[in-house]
Amino acid sequence: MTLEAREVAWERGGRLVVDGVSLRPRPGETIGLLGPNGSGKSSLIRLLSGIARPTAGAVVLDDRPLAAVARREAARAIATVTQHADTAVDLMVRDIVALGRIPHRGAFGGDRRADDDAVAEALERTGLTAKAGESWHRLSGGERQRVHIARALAQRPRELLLDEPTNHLDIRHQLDLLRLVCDLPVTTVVALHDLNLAAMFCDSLLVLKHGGAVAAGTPAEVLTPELIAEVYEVSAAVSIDAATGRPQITFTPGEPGPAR
Ligand SMILES: Nc1ncnc2c1ncn2[C@@H]1O[C@H](COP(=O)(O)OP(=O)(O)OP(=O)(O)O)[C@@H](O)[C@H]1O
Repeated sequence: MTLEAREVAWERGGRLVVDGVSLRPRPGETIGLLGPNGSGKSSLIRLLSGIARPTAGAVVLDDRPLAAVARREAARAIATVTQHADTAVDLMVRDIVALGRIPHRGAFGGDRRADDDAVAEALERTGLTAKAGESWHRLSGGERQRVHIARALAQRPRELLLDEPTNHLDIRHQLDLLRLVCDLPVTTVVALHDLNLAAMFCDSLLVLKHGGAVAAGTPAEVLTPELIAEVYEVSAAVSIDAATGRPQITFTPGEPGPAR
Protein backbone atom coordinates (compact mmCIF):
# COMPACT_ATOMS: atom_id res chain seq x y z
CA MET A 1 0.00 0.00 0.00
CA THR A 2 1.22 3.42 -0.76
CA LEU A 3 0.30 6.92 -1.83
CA GLU A 4 -1.50 7.03 -5.16
CA ALA A 5 -2.93 9.60 -7.52
CA ARG A 6 -6.04 8.43 -9.35
CA GLU A 7 -6.90 10.54 -12.39
CA VAL A 8 -6.28 13.73 -10.45
CA ALA A 9 -7.08 17.11 -11.92
CA TRP A 10 -6.55 20.55 -10.44
CA GLU A 11 -8.10 23.72 -11.78
CA ARG A 12 -6.26 26.90 -10.83
CA GLY A 13 -7.10 30.34 -12.10
CA GLY A 14 -9.63 28.86 -14.55
CA ARG A 15 -7.07 26.48 -16.09
CA LEU A 16 -6.35 22.79 -15.57
CA VAL A 17 -2.77 22.75 -14.27
CA VAL A 18 -3.01 19.00 -13.59
CA ASP A 19 -5.14 17.12 -16.04
CA GLY A 20 -6.21 13.56 -15.22
CA VAL A 21 -2.86 12.23 -13.95
CA SER A 22 -2.49 8.83 -12.30
CA LEU A 23 0.55 7.72 -10.33
CA ARG A 24 0.87 4.41 -8.57
CA PRO A 25 4.35 3.95 -7.10
CA ARG A 26 5.48 0.53 -5.99
CA PRO A 27 6.40 0.61 -2.29
CA GLY A 28 10.02 1.69 -1.89
CA GLU A 29 10.56 2.88 -5.45
CA THR A 30 11.82 6.27 -6.57
CA ILE A 31 9.65 7.91 -9.24
CA GLY A 32 11.01 10.91 -11.10
CA LEU A 33 8.56 13.60 -12.24
CA LEU A 34 9.81 15.31 -15.37
CA GLY A 35 8.46 18.03 -17.61
CA PRO A 36 9.26 21.58 -18.67
CA ASN A 37 8.62 24.68 -16.57
CA GLY A 38 4.93 25.05 -15.83
CA SER A 39 4.07 21.47 -16.81
CA GLY A 40 2.49 20.72 -13.42
CA LYS A 41 5.19 18.89 -11.43
CA SER A 42 4.95 21.09 -8.33
CA SER A 43 1.18 21.10 -8.58
CA LEU A 44 1.06 17.29 -8.62
CA ILE A 45 3.37 17.18 -5.61
CA ARG A 46 1.09 19.60 -3.77
CA LEU A 47 -1.89 17.35 -4.51
CA LEU A 48 -0.01 14.22 -3.38
CA SER A 49 1.08 15.92 -0.16
CA GLY A 50 -2.45 17.01 0.73
CA ILE A 51 -1.42 20.72 0.72
CA ALA A 52 -4.03 21.12 -2.03
CA ARG A 53 -7.10 19.08 -2.94
CA PRO A 54 -7.78 17.90 -6.46
CA THR A 55 -10.82 19.29 -8.28
CA ALA A 56 -11.40 15.83 -9.76
CA GLY A 57 -10.03 12.37 -9.09
CA ALA A 58 -8.47 11.40 -5.77
CA VAL A 59 -5.23 11.10 -3.90
CA VAL A 60 -5.35 7.90 -1.91
CA LEU A 61 -3.24 6.73 1.04
CA ASP A 62 -3.54 3.02 1.81
CA ASP A 63 -6.73 2.86 -0.24
CA ARG A 64 -8.38 5.72 1.67
CA PRO A 65 -8.90 9.18 0.19
CA LEU A 66 -6.18 11.40 1.67
CA ALA A 67 -8.85 13.97 2.53
CA ALA A 68 -10.41 11.40 4.90
CA VAL A 69 -7.15 10.51 6.65
CA ALA A 70 -6.51 12.30 9.97
CA ARG A 71 -3.95 15.10 9.52
CA ARG A 72 -1.60 13.66 12.08
CA GLU A 73 -1.68 10.22 10.51
CA ALA A 74 -1.00 11.70 7.08
CA ALA A 75 1.83 13.81 8.52
CA ARG A 76 3.47 10.69 9.95
CA ALA A 77 3.29 8.88 6.64
CA ILE A 78 4.15 11.66 4.17
CA ALA A 79 7.07 14.09 4.26
CA THR A 80 7.26 16.88 1.70
CA VAL A 81 10.01 19.27 0.73
CA THR A 82 8.58 21.97 -1.51
CA GLN A 83 10.47 24.46 -3.62
CA HIS A 84 11.49 27.71 -1.99
CA ALA A 85 10.88 26.28 1.48
CA ASP A 86 11.95 29.01 3.88
CA THR A 87 11.60 29.83 7.50
CA ALA A 88 11.02 33.31 8.85
CA VAL A 89 12.29 32.77 12.37
CA ASP A 90 15.98 32.26 12.89
CA LEU A 91 16.28 28.77 14.32
CA MET A 92 19.28 26.53 14.66
CA VAL A 93 19.72 23.73 12.16
CA ARG A 94 19.05 21.10 14.83
CA ASP A 95 15.75 22.78 15.78
CA ILE A 96 14.52 22.91 12.19
CA VAL A 97 15.33 19.25 11.65
CA ALA A 98 13.53 18.45 14.93
CA LEU A 99 10.34 19.98 13.47
CA GLY A 100 10.11 16.73 11.51
CA ARG A 101 9.35 14.94 14.79
CA ILE A 102 6.19 16.94 15.56
CA PRO A 103 3.77 14.41 13.97
CA HIS A 104 5.23 11.72 16.23
CA ARG A 105 4.66 13.62 19.47
CA GLY A 106 1.80 12.45 21.64
CA ALA A 107 -0.18 14.56 24.11
CA PHE A 108 2.55 13.94 26.70
CA GLY A 109 5.51 14.80 24.53
CA GLY A 110 6.37 11.42 23.00
CA ASP A 111 9.66 9.55 23.09
CA ARG A 112 12.52 12.08 23.47
CA ARG A 113 15.14 9.42 22.85
CA ALA A 114 13.54 8.36 19.54
CA ASP A 115 13.29 12.02 18.54
CA ASP A 116 16.96 12.69 19.32
CA ASP A 117 18.06 9.55 17.45
CA ALA A 118 15.98 10.43 14.38
CA VAL A 119 17.34 14.00 14.32
CA ALA A 120 20.96 12.83 14.76
CA GLU A 121 20.57 10.25 12.00
CA ALA A 122 18.97 12.76 9.61
CA LEU A 123 21.79 15.27 10.24
CA GLU A 124 24.37 12.56 9.67
CA ARG A 125 22.80 11.30 6.43
CA THR A 126 22.64 14.79 4.97
CA GLY A 127 26.19 15.68 6.06
CA LEU A 128 24.99 18.38 8.45
CA THR A 129 26.16 17.07 11.82
CA ALA A 130 28.86 19.73 12.07
CA LYS A 131 26.27 22.43 11.27
CA ALA A 132 23.72 21.33 13.90
CA GLY A 133 24.33 24.39 16.09
CA GLU A 134 24.49 26.84 13.19
CA SER A 135 21.83 29.49 12.69
CA TRP A 136 19.57 29.14 9.62
CA HIS A 137 20.33 32.64 8.38
CA ARG A 138 24.05 31.87 8.16
CA LEU A 139 23.59 28.88 5.85
CA SER A 140 24.18 28.83 2.09
CA GLY A 141 21.33 28.01 -0.29
CA GLY A 142 22.53 24.44 -0.70
CA GLU A 143 22.91 23.94 3.05
CA ARG A 144 19.38 25.21 3.59
CA GLN A 145 18.15 22.75 1.00
CA ARG A 146 19.84 19.92 2.86
CA VAL A 147 18.35 21.07 6.16
CA HIS A 148 14.87 20.71 4.67
CA ILE A 149 15.74 17.24 3.41
CA ALA A 150 17.05 16.38 6.89
CA ARG A 151 13.78 17.60 8.43
CA ALA A 152 11.86 15.32 6.08
CA LEU A 153 14.12 12.37 6.93
CA ALA A 154 13.76 13.00 10.68
CA GLN A 155 10.04 12.55 10.14
CA ARG A 156 10.85 8.93 9.17
CA PRO A 157 8.05 8.92 6.60
CA ARG A 158 6.87 6.08 4.39
CA GLU A 159 6.35 8.47 1.49
CA LEU A 160 8.74 11.22 0.53
CA LEU A 161 7.79 14.02 -1.87
CA LEU A 162 10.61 16.21 -3.13
CA ASP A 163 10.20 19.18 -5.44
CA GLU A 164 13.48 19.83 -7.24
CA PRO A 165 15.62 18.90 -4.25
CA THR A 166 18.88 19.23 -6.16
CA ASN A 167 18.61 22.86 -7.23
CA HIS A 168 21.16 24.92 -5.25
CA LEU A 169 23.29 21.81 -4.65
CA ASP A 170 26.78 21.34 -6.03
CA ILE A 171 27.33 18.21 -8.10
CA ARG A 172 28.68 16.13 -5.23
CA HIS A 173 25.72 16.98 -3.04
CA GLN A 174 23.30 16.34 -5.92
CA LEU A 175 24.71 12.86 -6.36
CA ASP A 176 24.87 12.22 -2.59
CA LEU A 177 21.29 13.35 -2.11
CA LEU A 178 19.83 11.23 -4.89
CA ARG A 179 21.86 8.19 -3.84
CA LEU A 180 20.59 8.70 -0.28
CA VAL A 181 16.98 9.02 -1.43
CA CYS A 182 17.23 5.89 -3.61
CA ASP A 183 18.74 3.85 -0.80
CA LEU A 184 16.04 4.80 1.71
CA PRO A 185 13.34 2.18 2.22
CA VAL A 186 10.82 4.88 1.39
CA THR A 187 8.57 5.49 -1.61
CA THR A 188 9.77 8.71 -3.20
CA VAL A 189 8.29 11.01 -5.82
CA VAL A 190 10.87 13.54 -6.91
CA ALA A 191 10.47 16.38 -9.41
CA LEU A 192 13.70 16.85 -11.35
CA HIS A 193 14.93 19.03 -14.19
CA ASP A 194 18.15 17.16 -14.87
CA LEU A 195 17.30 14.30 -17.22
CA ASN A 196 20.65 12.56 -16.65
CA LEU A 197 20.20 12.55 -12.89
CA ALA A 198 16.67 11.24 -13.35
CA ALA A 199 17.98 8.51 -15.67
CA MET A 200 20.74 7.59 -13.24
CA PHE A 201 18.73 7.35 -10.06
CA CYS A 202 15.01 6.84 -10.68
CA ASP A 203 13.33 3.45 -10.92
CA SER A 204 10.62 4.93 -13.09
CA LEU A 205 9.61 8.25 -14.60
CA LEU A 206 6.41 10.15 -15.26
CA VAL A 207 6.63 12.94 -17.80
CA LEU A 208 4.18 15.84 -17.73
CA LYS A 209 3.33 18.39 -20.39
CA HIS A 210 0.64 21.06 -20.03
CA GLY A 211 -0.55 19.25 -16.88
CA GLY A 212 -1.10 15.89 -18.57
CA ALA A 213 0.96 12.70 -18.42
CA VAL A 214 2.67 12.08 -21.75
CA ALA A 215 4.95 9.14 -20.88
CA ALA A 216 5.59 6.73 -18.03
CA GLY A 217 7.94 3.81 -17.55
CA THR A 218 11.57 3.03 -16.85
CA PRO A 219 14.18 5.67 -17.75
CA ALA A 220 15.24 3.61 -20.79
CA GLU A 221 11.63 3.33 -21.97
CA VAL A 222 10.83 6.99 -21.47
CA LEU A 223 13.95 8.98 -22.31
CA THR A 224 14.08 8.66 -26.08
CA PRO A 225 15.22 11.46 -28.42
CA GLU A 226 11.64 11.61 -29.78
CA LEU A 227 10.10 12.11 -26.35
CA ILE A 228 12.71 14.71 -25.36
CA ALA A 229 12.09 16.61 -28.62
CA GLU A 230 8.32 16.45 -28.13
CA VAL A 231 8.31 17.54 -24.51
CA TYR A 232 11.28 19.87 -24.19
CA GLU A 233 11.59 20.98 -27.83
CA VAL A 234 15.33 20.31 -27.96
CA SER A 235 17.48 17.87 -29.91
CA ALA A 236 19.19 15.18 -27.89
CA ALA A 237 21.12 11.98 -28.46
CA VAL A 238 20.55 9.11 -26.06
CA SER A 239 23.04 6.30 -25.46
CA ILE A 240 22.99 3.51 -22.91
CA ASP A 241 25.80 3.61 -20.35
CA ALA A 242 27.60 0.26 -20.54
CA ALA A 243 28.32 0.11 -16.82
CA THR A 244 24.89 1.05 -15.48
CA GLY A 245 22.56 0.18 -18.35
CA ARG A 246 20.98 3.59 -17.84
CA PRO A 247 20.33 6.16 -20.58
CA GLN A 248 22.73 9.06 -20.97
CA ILE A 249 21.50 12.15 -22.71
CA THR A 250 23.63 14.59 -24.69
CA PHE A 251 22.06 17.79 -25.90
CA THR A 252 22.91 19.48 -29.17
CA PRO A 253 23.73 23.12 -28.45
CA GLY A 254 22.04 25.70 -30.61
CA GLU A 255 20.02 23.15 -32.51
CA PRO A 256 16.36 23.63 -31.73
CA GLY A 257 14.00 20.70 -31.62
CA PRO A 258 11.03 20.47 -33.94
CA ALA A 259 8.82 23.56 -33.83
CA ARG A 260 5.56 23.02 -31.95
N1 LIG B 1 -1.43 30.31 -7.83
C1 LIG B 1 -1.62 29.93 -9.08
N2 LIG B 1 -2.78 30.22 -9.72
C2 LIG B 1 -2.99 29.83 -10.98
N3 LIG B 1 -2.10 29.12 -11.70
C3 LIG B 1 -0.95 28.81 -11.12
C4 LIG B 1 -0.64 29.18 -9.79
N4 LIG B 1 0.58 28.70 -9.49
C5 LIG B 1 1.02 28.08 -10.58
N5 LIG B 1 0.11 28.14 -11.56
C6 LIG B 1 0.23 27.56 -12.92
O1 LIG B 1 0.20 26.16 -12.85
C7 LIG B 1 0.97 25.61 -13.91
C8 LIG B 1 1.82 24.49 -13.37
O2 LIG B 1 2.76 25.05 -12.46
P1 LIG B 1 3.74 24.13 -11.63
O3 LIG B 1 4.46 25.03 -10.66
O4 LIG B 1 3.00 22.97 -11.10
O5 LIG B 1 4.75 23.63 -12.77
P2 LIG B 1 6.16 22.95 -12.65
O6 LIG B 1 6.18 21.85 -13.66
O7 LIG B 1 6.46 22.58 -11.25
O8 LIG B 1 7.11 24.14 -13.13
P3 LIG B 1 8.65 24.49 -12.77
O9 LIG B 1 9.49 23.48 -13.46
O10 LIG B 1 8.80 25.85 -13.38
O11 LIG B 1 8.81 24.49 -11.29
C9 LIG B 1 1.78 26.77 -14.50
O12 LIG B 1 1.26 27.08 -15.74
C10 LIG B 1 1.57 27.90 -13.53
O13 LIG B 1 1.51 29.13 -14.20
